[in-house]
Amino acid sequence: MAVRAAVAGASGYAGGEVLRLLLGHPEVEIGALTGNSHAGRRLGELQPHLLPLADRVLAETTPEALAGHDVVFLALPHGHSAAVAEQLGPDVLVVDLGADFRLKNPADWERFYGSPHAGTWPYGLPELPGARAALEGSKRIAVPGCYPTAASLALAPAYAASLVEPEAVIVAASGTSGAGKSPKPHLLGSEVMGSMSPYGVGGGHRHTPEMIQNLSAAAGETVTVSFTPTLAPMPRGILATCSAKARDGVTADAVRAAYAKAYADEPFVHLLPEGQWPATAAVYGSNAVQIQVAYDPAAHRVVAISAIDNLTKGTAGGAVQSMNIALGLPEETGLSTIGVAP
Ligand SMILES: NC(=O)C1=CN([C@@H]2O[C@H](COP(=O)(O)OP(=O)(O)OC[C@H]3O[C@@H](n4cnc5c(N)ncnc54)[C@H](OP(=O)(O)O)[C@@H]3O)[C@@H](O)[C@H]2O)C=CC1
Ligand SMILES: CC(=O)N[C@@H](CCC(=O)OP(=O)(O)O)C(=O)O
Repeated sequence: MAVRAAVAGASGYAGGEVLRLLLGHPEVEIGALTGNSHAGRRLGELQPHLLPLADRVLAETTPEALAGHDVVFLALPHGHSAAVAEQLGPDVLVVDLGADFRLKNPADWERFYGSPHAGTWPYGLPELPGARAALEGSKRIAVPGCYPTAASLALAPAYAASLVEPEAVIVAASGTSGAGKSPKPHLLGSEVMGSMSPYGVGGGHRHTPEMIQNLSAAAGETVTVSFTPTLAPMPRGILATCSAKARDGVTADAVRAAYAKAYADEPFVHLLPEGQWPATAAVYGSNAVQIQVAYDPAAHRVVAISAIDNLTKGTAGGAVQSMNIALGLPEETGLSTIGVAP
């Protein structure tokens, strides 16, 4: 019998990407689609690329509209998921694409999001140590942020193998869809085209505590993170350049071996052959993660670079992958590692 899935926030970028993937998922039947300011509108007006759903009309995001589904994806702004989730009942699989249930430490949540902490759910980044087991059979999933997905997958093997000191420097460029679909002055085409610019510099970005949480868990000790996000003139993609000081005695061969071992059996994470570097264009629209790692002997640092599509592996693809695990379906169902080129 088909898995019946609803998507709240179907008019947004993340909800739209969930729907694009679910349309190709053989086990899923798409049920209710809800919105907020666009409730009552045809999906075809808002997401013209989702042709098979063009005549579906968005409902208001209410418990009644979302009732009667096996899975509910919440692609809502931060702070809106808890109130919806608590109306859905313990037997429904709720997959939250927002940040509300990602962090374990309530103080981190309050500092970066400025509201009371709603709780912590199993974390939807299956490639991290222990994460897959926590997702199996779970009825609640917190999908990671897009930058933490890219940065954590780039550096976790180095920490898990004790190759680097507990201080990481992460500089990541993101496409503009990461900021969502609602209009923002700094995202006007004339501001973004032909320019790159940093934001959230100096520890201010809300993804910093999520990266610290993931890398500290991999390291078994607290890792400090200096994170600088930058906005790149492209619609999708994240390129994360991550480095950490190597521990004494670390060699290039040891670094390569640790990454090869960590990702040998992962269907979506590809450690590239030596000399080949990750590129956002290669993972466009796919759930793949490209990773390359190098040891810089002069600076005595390990440098790991990852590329993802922020909307696919960074959001909706990670959500569908985690849903598959929670439901006991083959993890790759409905997900592609094939990019779009050029
Ligand atoms: N974009 C990305 O790369 C990533 C996004 N995410 C997360 O996914 C979630 C959605 O982000 P994104 O799609 O980018 O944002 P968008 O702004 O593109 O979409 C937001 C969606 O939420 C709906 N919405 C807005 N306000 C409310 C409300 N008060 N109650 C119910 N629904 C509401 C909107 O409906 P309407 O349009 O009808 O008003 C729209 O469908 C966020 O939590 C975001 O952090 C996570 C990782 C990456
Ligand atoms: C380019 C851009 O603006 N990106 C977003 C991150 C998107 C993401 O992962 O979001 P959530 O944590 O909101 O789910 C930002 O920096 O706020």
